[in-house]
Amino acid sequence: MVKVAPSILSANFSMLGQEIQEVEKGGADYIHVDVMDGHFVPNITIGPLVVDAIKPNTSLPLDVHLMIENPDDYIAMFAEAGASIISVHQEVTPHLHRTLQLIKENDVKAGVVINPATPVESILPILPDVDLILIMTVNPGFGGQSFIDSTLQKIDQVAKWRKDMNLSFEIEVDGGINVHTAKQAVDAGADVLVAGSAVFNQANRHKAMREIREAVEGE
Ligand SMILES: O=C(CO)[C@H](O)[C@H](O)COP(=O)(O)O
Ligand SMILES: [Fe+2]
Repeated sequence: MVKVAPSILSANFSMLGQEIQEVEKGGADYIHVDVMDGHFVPNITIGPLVVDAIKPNTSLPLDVHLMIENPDDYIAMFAEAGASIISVHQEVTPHLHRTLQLIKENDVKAGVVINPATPVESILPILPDVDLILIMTVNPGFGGQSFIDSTLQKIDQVAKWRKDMNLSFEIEVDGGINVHTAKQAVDAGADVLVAGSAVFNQANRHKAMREIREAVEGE
């Protein structure tokens, strides 16, 4: 079963609790939380305080995507605030094994993210150590961008490695996901679909999520 993870980046920040409850009622599997520091990416969003504030509003896992430099310095804070999964970017994490270990020591599932221009081979050595691989299908920093088609090959490659190595981590995709690109990503091997604008920019969020699920039905 493919999972849908609405990204609150496109939600109404003045009523985040209600926005999250609405997508939970509509069948969301994870709540995707985009943390941006204005250094690694050219945008600033939210920190542990907001994660802590939204935690009581949902029983769904909080899937925290850290787009920040020096992630090791903040992992304990996000874990304490209620993150269920913490994913760090390969591009800013020189000691990935150590960082993944740190995430797990905080009793949180550990993920690694790669940008569209990052070679997929760079994550091969750490595949046995992750709970999730997040393949960025846009350049991180903003919602509402267009899906980059060349990322499909990377999804396919990671899915092949997972099978060959008999591993069970999830393959998540993030950026530009809509009814068309969701199907392409799932066909390539994705099993968690992050969707921001395709859910929160629609008047009927339940219908938007249903349509994404229908597009990948039977996968
Ligand atoms: O990590 C992200 C951006 O860096 C977001 O999760 C992503 O862009 C979601 O937005 P959309 O579905 O509108 O592309
Ligand atoms: Fe994200």
